[in-house]
Amino acid sequence: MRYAHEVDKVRTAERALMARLPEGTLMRRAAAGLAAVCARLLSSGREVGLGVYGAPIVLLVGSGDNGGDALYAGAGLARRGARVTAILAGAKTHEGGLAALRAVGGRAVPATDEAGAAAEIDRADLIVDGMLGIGGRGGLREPYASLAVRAADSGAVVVACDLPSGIDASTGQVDGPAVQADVTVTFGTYKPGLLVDPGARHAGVVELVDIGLGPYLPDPDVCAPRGDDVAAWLPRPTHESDKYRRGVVGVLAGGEAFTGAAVLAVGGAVHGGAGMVRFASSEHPVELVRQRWPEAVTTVIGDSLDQVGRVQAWVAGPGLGTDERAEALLAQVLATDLPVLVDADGLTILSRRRDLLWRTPPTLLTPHAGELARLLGTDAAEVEARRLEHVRRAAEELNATVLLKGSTTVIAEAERPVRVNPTGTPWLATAGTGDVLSGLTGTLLAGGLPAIDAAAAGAYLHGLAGRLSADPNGAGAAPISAYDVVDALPAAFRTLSA
Ligand SMILES: NC(=O)C1=CN([C@@H]2O[C@H](COP(=O)(O)OP(=O)(O)OC[C@H]3O[C@@H](n4cnc5c(N)ncnc54)[C@H](O)[C@@H]3O)[C@@H](O)[C@H]2O)[C@@H](O)CC1
Ligand SMILES: [K+]
Repeated sequence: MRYAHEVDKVRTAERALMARLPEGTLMRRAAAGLAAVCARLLSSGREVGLGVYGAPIVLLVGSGDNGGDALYAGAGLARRGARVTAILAGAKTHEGGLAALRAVGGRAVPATDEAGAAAEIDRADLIVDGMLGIGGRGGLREPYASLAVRAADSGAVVVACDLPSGIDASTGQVDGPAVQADVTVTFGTYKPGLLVDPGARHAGVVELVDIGLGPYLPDPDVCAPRGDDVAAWLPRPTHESDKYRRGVVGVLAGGEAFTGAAVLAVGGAVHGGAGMVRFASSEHPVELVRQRWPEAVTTVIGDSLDQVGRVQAWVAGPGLGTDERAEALLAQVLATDLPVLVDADGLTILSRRRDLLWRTPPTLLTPHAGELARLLGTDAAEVEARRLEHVRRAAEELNATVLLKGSTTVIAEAERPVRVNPTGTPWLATAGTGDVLSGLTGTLLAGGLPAIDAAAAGAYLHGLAGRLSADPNGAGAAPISAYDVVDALPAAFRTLSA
């Protein structure tokens, strides 16, 4: 698990640690870690290949301690023979850091010398972004904004110090231009903005440098599971397993108007490892599901689920429609004492029937930004801009575990750290993939996983299956269909048992 803390918690922990250490120790630790990553990138061949000696390096230096880190790291690289130039962009500059850089032959150019600064940036092999760290607030002011754009256009490897300047450390919000990093070297703990889009898209590969903060940090605000976490949550069939022990999932999906969603949701459930899938719908979708998934047990229903048989969790909503009958069926599912995942049309019904959510057993909602906006009475652009805030609010107000789909999928449950999904690909943004996710995740609920683990594991496997189907051998990506994602689920599971 990668753990992330918001700015106020990082600052409190840093103060506690700093009180026990000689002055400047933390900055030296941070700078040493940053310099080591830069040296590795310069020497790795794949990135730049010329080594540290003689390499032209530019430091973009702001007025705070983030600039101090960059200057001390630059001094370390200059000591190893790099040609280091600091572009001083703040109203003031960290004095100790600047003196250290100058003492080993590094140069400094004021950002007000625009032509000089631009020429240095264009010549650089590697640029260290030390403009803003956790002290950054709001959009980048000048000259930072222009420097961020110039760095992005330069072709140099860009390494962000602590976080890319222009992204909000605690939320990942980006307001205007921001540094686009190839690598971010972050100190002490991850920051939520490095894991959640749009910030995460600016961070590149994130490397954590241990500065000794661990014992002083409280519980994380956000965490991102890794493959081994997901593997540990997944139920594994044993010799004693039968279909009931592995989990029977009920899927209430599809109607006369929409049939594809039902076929895809059942596909996600079948390949998600269900002991048995019970599919309940009207005649036409039942016929199609039977043809494509003969292993599913189907029931043609009218207004009641009484004939469906025993299940251990329900998936309700994909293609279900939003009329009175759909509402009555959803109400029956939510009146059971079983875990229920609600998606798609089910969510539309809930936005006018929030009372259905006042239940005790686990409820998992899987909206995209538009659906969540409707549930919360706001608009989708607001949700997209502040995903963490909205998913947390939804979990609290709706009495449910909430998985917000999107470029980074985030999952919230009251009083727990938000889980951020690290897998996925932009190619997954295609019709029907959400139905696959709900079938898969509902199956994990039926297998006995707590809602938050089912959601995190479902999102992880779904994102991985998307990647594997879009780019199966790393030779380049191609468009995928939702069916491809269903087909790639076994391969995604296999990566976890390797
Ligand atoms: N506190 C500590 O113990 C440690 C801090 N470290 C570094 O210190 C950083 C935090 O340093 P600071 O608190 O000095 O903060 P920053 O260096 O992030 O920046 C603060 C300065 O930026 C200005 N600023 C804020 N938003 C701006 C915007 N949108 N456009 C232009 N200017 C803006 C502020 O007026 C302030 O002068 C961390 O990110 C990390 O890099 C590390 O050295 C590790 C130890
Ligand atoms: K930075």
